[in-house]
Amino acid sequence: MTARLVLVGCGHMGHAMLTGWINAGRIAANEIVVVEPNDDLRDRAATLGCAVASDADGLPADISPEIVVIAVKPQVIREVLADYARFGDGAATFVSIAAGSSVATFEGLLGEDTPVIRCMPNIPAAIGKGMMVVFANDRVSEKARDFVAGLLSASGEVASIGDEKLMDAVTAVSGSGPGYVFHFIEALTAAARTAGLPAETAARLAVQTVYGAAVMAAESGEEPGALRQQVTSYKGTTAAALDVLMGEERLTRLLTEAVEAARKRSIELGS
Ligand SMILES: NC(=O)C1=CN([C@@H]2O[C@H](COP(=O)(O)OP(=O)(O)OC[C@H]3O[C@@H](n4cnc5c(N)ncnc54)[C@H](OP(=O)(O)O)[C@@H]3O)[C@@H](O)[C@H]2O)C=CC1
Ligand SMILES: O=C(O)[C@@H]1CCC=N1
Repeated sequence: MTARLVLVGCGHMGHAMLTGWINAGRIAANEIVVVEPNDDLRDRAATLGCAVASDADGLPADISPEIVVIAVKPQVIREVLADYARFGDGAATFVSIAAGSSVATFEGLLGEDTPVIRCMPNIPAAIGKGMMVVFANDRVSEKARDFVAGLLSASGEVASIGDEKLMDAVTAVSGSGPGYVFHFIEALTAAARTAGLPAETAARLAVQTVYGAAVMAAESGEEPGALRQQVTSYKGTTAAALDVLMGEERLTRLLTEAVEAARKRSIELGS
């Protein structure tokens, strides 16, 4: 089978997306070559049925992929791209999921005729519930765009954005966001323990509450504020707690500060 796609980096996010593509049947495993230096992670990709290599030198000499997905840390992008320059200037479409790294960085290192799709996914992609936001340069063909859109939609929802500068905000909200929600679950679990619940019950109540509320917010068609009001009885328990969270817009201000810190870090990573 001809290799259509090279995945460079198969850590947390690369593997999450890879499994989504294969499980949804959007591409056959034997059409993918995974380049990953870590032995265990490379073996994990091989178990899915992909061809694997530990570095770019291990790729077949005659390989001509349609898509090269870059899923390494932003800190190593420049040195990694040097190894894939032969696929630049239009030979393949590059898809980057790296935080901060701009399309211009790719064009600068691979040639300005290189089709580049910048994508910010998030980790629920591993279970098909991700949020993927894309920005593409005008070199990307309709065929490549459709192929990539098909791959990404296997991992969850896909949205596109017209202003690349907003990718830093996207990264700070949906890219990093699952980390904030996981921490919220940890914090609610800790609070439940303090309130006297046994550890297992505390953890179960926290996860199921976030899960149920998130599904309801996504599927009920009602605004989160309206749903909040349905929970909040007049002078009841929820009102007492929300006075703490919403008084002086405490939680909103905290999240605004957190998102801004992530956005600034995304800009730093890209410079
Ligand atoms: N984790 C997440 O939730 C999200 C991550 N991202 C982005 O995804 C990218 C990857 O992040 P994440 O998966 O968390 O990181 P990981 O460290 O888990 O995965 C990156 C993998 O790339 C490997 N690698 C390093 N150099 C090379 C190379 N030259 N060729 C091939 N593979 C190489 C690393 O190996 P080694 O460790 O041995 O160096 C590592 O296994 C980042 O750019 C990040 O910004 C975007 C959205 C969400
Ligand atoms: O923490 C990070 O930098 C990456 C990008 C978004 C989520 N994880």
